[in-house]
Amino acid sequence: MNEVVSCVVAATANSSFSTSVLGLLHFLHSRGRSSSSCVHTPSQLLRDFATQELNAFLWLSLVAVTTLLLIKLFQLFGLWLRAKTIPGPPSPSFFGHCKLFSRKNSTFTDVLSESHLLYGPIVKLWLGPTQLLVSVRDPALIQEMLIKAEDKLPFTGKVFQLAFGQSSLFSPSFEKVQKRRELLENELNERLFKNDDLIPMKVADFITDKIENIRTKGSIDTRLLSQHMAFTIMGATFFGNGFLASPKAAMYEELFMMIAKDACYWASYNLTPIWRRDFWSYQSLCTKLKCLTQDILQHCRKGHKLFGYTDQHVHNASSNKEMKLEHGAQYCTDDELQDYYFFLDVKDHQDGKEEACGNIMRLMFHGCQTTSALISNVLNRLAVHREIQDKVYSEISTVGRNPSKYEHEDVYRMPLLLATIYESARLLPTGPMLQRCSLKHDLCLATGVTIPAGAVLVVPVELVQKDDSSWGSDASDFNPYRFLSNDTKGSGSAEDLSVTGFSSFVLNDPNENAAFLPFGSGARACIGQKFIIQLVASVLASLLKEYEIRLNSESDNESNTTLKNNFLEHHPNSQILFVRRDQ
Ligand code: HEM
Repeated sequence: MNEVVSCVVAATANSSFSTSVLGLLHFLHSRGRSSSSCVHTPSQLLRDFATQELNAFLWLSLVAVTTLLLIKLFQLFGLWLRAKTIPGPPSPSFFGHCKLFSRKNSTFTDVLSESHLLYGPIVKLWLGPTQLLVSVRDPALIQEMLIKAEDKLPFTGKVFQLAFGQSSLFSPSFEKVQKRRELLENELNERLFKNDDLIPMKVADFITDKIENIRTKGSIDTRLLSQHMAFTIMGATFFGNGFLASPKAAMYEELFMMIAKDACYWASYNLTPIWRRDFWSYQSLCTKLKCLTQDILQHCRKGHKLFGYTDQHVHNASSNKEMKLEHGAQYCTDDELQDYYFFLDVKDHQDGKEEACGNIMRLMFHGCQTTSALISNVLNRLAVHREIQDKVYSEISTVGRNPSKYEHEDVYRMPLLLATIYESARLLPTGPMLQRCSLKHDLCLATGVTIPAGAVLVVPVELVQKDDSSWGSDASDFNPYRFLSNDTKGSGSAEDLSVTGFSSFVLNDPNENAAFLPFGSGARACIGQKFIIQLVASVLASLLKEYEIRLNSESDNESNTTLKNNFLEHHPNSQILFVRRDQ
């Protein structure tokens, strides 16, 4: 027997099964020695060996699972213990406060508002036995928390990933998004200060044409118009001015809106619902959208390369950065080509292309949703507050008579228009919550409160932005002047504006108030704030110069309630009329 053992050991020494074979041989060997008196058939020996191995495996698994469960249990106790120091209503059951959130006619914000009233600026609520939610309402604490908590909930990434694929932006982990954030921010800032960026003008012309076509038929639905305006702004931003003339733009918009409408619903499934037929239809729409995005990107790039080639042959490229073709289309040199690709550093790599596409689609999605909500909000406010609209108009026409050297700078001389946009965003933020979490570490706030790692942190933006203690007794009223202060150099009169071309008001930086959060704050704040405010203001200035916006008296200024990221949101939706000023 010993010879057989050494022989087989030598033969199997290099094989990947050597360990188990050795085990088997050791077993046979010991059996042979210990029970030389009993006769064992080889199959019996093998069966005994298999039983022993299985038992060992089962024991090991049991130990591993028990250890894992014990670790989880300790973590849970740790979470409960550390959460004890945070004030909040006592948990009514093992399942926490979930029932509160499913109360009829009460939104998430209502529940948080009640809890803050009773328990102070930091409140904890249990969303289940393992899910802790901490809401922060005090502006100073919010600022501290938003700087310290750099991660977002894994849920955020999922919503987008299912529809638009891989992207390095909007990932829950700050480490993963940091580099991309910086790149995008630089690109946007460069654009912002570029003197020859024609996007606002082109978009405004495009929108004016559209409005001219439909306004004669009657009133216009603000939600649809704003959606279209936002999509046009985003399309021109990411694909270039050529996008506006693209025959595929209309199809792209329709497909995009269809997917955007359902994205949150499908992402709300914990398990991808592959058993549902309509899920597959949704997935095929997403694939179509991805192909169309790549197609449009390709088309823009080809167009620019072609024009760049012509440029080299006809003119000196360095002296002719931008030209107009005979039929009015604009083309750019390679330098300017960069403007149309926010993710140029990855453009020639296959994965990079995928990622660039994912990033563009996600930014389009985010930008369209937020920008359309903001535009619709501002249009409604202007239609309702005609006296403010008149003052904004006189500001625009005065600046128009005395334009800046660079057109994009004109909006900075329209403080009332900018203040109107900020005030609209304050009263109706595009999302009711900001959310964060610290995935790895506990979060120690200056007040001594420690928020355990993994807890969901939320800021009820709507409550904070309408809080009397931060905004005064008229916190719920529409008052753009709260963002303005009187310019001491001017007399403050209306004539001052028309004579000097400068408003007697100065816009205060809205972000100086820690309770102003429509674009978030801290490490994960929106990087598109400055860029989009300038674009929206420029486009609105062009529209208001041509048209007076009136509320259609027959329309009932209905509020449109939508479910977004599991939160109910209210957006005003009304029918407005565009009346030409020269009529
Ligand atoms: C009216 C328009 C917009 C609004 C109201 C808005 C609002 C927001 C908000 C509230 C956040 C989350 C901030 C936080 O949690 O602290 C955010 C994130 C972000 N926004 Fe915007 N946004 C707008 C437009 C844009 C545009 C035009 C871009 C880019 C072109 C953009 C890029 C981003 C990015 C990349 C993030 C994610 C930051 C991160 O997770 O690290 N946003 N935005």
